[in-house]
Amino acid sequence: MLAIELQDIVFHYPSSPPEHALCIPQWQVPPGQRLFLHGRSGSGKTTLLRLLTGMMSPQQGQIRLLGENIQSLSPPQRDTFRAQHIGQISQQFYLLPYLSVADNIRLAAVLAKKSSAFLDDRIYQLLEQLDMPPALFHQPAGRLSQGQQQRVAIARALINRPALLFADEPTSALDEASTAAFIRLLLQNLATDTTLIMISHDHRQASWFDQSVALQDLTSVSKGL
Ligand SMILES: Nc1ncnc2c1ncn2[C@@H]1O[C@H](COP(=O)(O)OP(=O)(O)OP(=O)(O)O)[C@@H](O)[C@H]1O
Repeated sequence: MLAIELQDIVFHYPSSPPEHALCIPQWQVPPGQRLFLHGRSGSGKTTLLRLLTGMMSPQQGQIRLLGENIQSLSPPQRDTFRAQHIGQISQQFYLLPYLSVADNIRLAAVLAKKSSAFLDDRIYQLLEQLDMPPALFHQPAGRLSQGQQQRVAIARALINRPALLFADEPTSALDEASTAAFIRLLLQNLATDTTLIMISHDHRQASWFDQSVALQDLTSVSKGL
């Protein structure tokens, strides 16, 4: 079963003319692939991730994730699918600042209905693997440094062992050393069957990944978004 399968996708924002569309005739990503997605600014990389997470739907075409046609799911079913199968990391961490580190991660498991008796153990184990000092586990997330918050965001994205992990420019605010540390941490803590798509402008990162894909190579000739 493929992790991601796109067929005859046409998408344009309602506020834009239909001739300015993101058109992807076909794209298949096998499970466990670590893929680096790049492309010029404004070419539609974030838009593609919004389609893949079911946050937006294409006007035409089919998106299958893990064999499931996500457009055929009702909005609540899509929310559940997203919570259970998709992890996301973005430039902003979107942690709840007044909740503790552990509770920020726990919330992702509860929302995905993956809460279990072993949840706390797994949270602590993940945080330890990410080199988070145990003294911080019960501190409010808002009191952590940027680098520490980033680790919490990775742990939160991984807690449900998602089959799909989408990272949108997570390193854009980091220096070179922190970027390398971030990618190393992420790849080391990923389950072997997790499919990762990471967007970045920085081509130097491509060598860390199984495959590097330019968005313009996926799209058919059109005026673009
Ligand atoms: N909510 C929206 N409504 C209308 N147009 C939008 C919206 N979001 C993005 N766009 C437009 O769609 C195009 C693609 O945007 P998108 O954010 O997907 O590009 P990107 O490749 O991720 O860019 P960057 O590398 O600069 O982050 C841009 O022209 C942008 O102006």
